[in-house]
Amino acid sequence: MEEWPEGAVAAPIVKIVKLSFRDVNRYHLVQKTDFPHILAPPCSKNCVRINEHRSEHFALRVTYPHSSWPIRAVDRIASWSNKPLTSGLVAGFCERVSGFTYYNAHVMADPTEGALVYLYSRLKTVPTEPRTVKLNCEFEVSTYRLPVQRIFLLQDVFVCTPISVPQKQLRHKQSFSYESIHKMIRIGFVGAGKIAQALAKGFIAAGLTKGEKIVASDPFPQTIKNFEMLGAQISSDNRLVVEQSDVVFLAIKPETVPAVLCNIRPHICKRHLLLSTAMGVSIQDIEKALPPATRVIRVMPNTPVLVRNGASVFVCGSATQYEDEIITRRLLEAIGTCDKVPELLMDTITALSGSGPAYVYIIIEALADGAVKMGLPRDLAYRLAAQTVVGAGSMVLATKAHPAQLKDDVTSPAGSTAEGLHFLEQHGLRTALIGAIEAATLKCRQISKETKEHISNSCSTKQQLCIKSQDQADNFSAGKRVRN
Ligand SMILES: NC(=O)C1=CN([C@@H]2O[C@H](COP(=O)(O)OP(=O)(O)OC[C@H]3O[C@@H](n4cnc5c(N)ncnc54)[C@H](O)[C@@H]3O)[C@@H](O)[C@H]2O)C=CC1
Ligand SMILES: O=C(O)[C@@H]1CCC=N1
Repeated sequence: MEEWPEGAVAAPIVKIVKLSFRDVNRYHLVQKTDFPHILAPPCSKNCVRINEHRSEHFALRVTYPHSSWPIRAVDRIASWSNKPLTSGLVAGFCERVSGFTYYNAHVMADPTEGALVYLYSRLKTVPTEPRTVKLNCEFEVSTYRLPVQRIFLLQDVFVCTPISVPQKQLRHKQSFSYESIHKMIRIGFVGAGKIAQALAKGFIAAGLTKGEKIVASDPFPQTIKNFEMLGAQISSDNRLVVEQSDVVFLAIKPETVPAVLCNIRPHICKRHLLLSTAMGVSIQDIEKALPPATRVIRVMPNTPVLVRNGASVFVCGSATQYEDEIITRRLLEAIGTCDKVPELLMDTITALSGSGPAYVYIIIEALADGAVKMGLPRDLAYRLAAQTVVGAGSMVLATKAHPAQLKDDVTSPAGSTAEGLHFLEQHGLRTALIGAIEAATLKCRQISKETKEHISNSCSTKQQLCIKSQDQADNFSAGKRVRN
């Protein structure tokens, strides 16, 4: 039997919040009560008892009067600051099995405490596999390392909680407020073009942020207007974005990167996490142009992040910590899939999933053109073609079958599909697609090489470049600023 740490004498104030599980990704708070059954510090014999009679999702609000033992009891895996954890939200699933109540519990610290995600650990060492610990004769607790892909889910508890509860019912209104999570991560975009807009709209749609909490910069008033329409704070001054955000997306073309990095460099500090979407620009090159130990992550999203169906990958920089990876996952998983990859794959990934939507749009358009040629109304043709691509992609992901097998399943002997396939093979569709990936990869590699040289040169003449860039930015600020 594992005990709470010795000296854990302070009784936590525990509140239970009952949750119902409405859909796959969202918890909604339906009821909140003071929970009279949780009575005593968990180190005592009257261990925490949850008097549940059926399986239920739940959240516990725990406030510890003393900060000393929670630090020992809670394994900190990520923190936004070094403040001690004195309160947290436990979210999990409570199950009643053969007379025992089991729950998987995780503690997330208050955003107001300055922390991001804490892993609940009643054990001194946290097992990676689920593990059940008997705390007393009636109650067992399973703890396990929070799978990264579920962090977003748990975060929803934070986000959803205050929405459905009358504010006056919340004793710790501030800690649970919808505002506080947004205060925690302020997202900025340097470059407000296509991918920045897709990401921002995806984050808003996912409930990760609100338009007003975003800040974006771009020298082109027409482009930045798209962010203004989201309610974001806009500017032509990249430095303002850096100053006002924690997570900064660098969403600019590779050739612009060296000058922009030079421009923002003096404003980058410890709190910043820089996520670069720039194709072909290596982490090493970005790091070289920024202050030592800047936390840089290179990401390659694609435009379907707009509809939360993106395919993104990321590479961690040399100064990033585990929490940076968690933040990145949390952001990107909210708007699609997200994989951590080795950097040497980035150019090919750029060619495949980064550029891929463009190839698929051509395929959809061409399929529809063919159908229109044969008499289908155009809107129906686009809809059917697009849904066919969505459906075929879903089949590959869901069945994990080889694409050739799935193709064979469609192709009836002496049927129409076989005729269509024969035509595609005669006209080299496969070769064309393979060639497209190769060509796009090679282009990325070429840009990568050019950017490396550019950054090397600009680093050696950093002083001059910075002055020039600063002057340009000042000119923008003075003459062309859209709004601050
Ligand atoms: N569009 C896409 O699907 C994807 C693009 N990317 C990468 O993201 C980056 C941006 O791509 P897009 O959004 O497509 O390009 P874009 O051309 O739409 O956006 C780039 C923006 O940067 C702005 N800009 C130029 N100079 C600037 C400066 N000094 N400071 C701040 N902003 C400046 C431009 O006005 C423009 O609005 C590129 O490196 C691209 O390779 C990565 C993944 C997907
Ligand atoms: O065409 C480009 O440069 C970027 C890279 C991935 C998608 N668009």
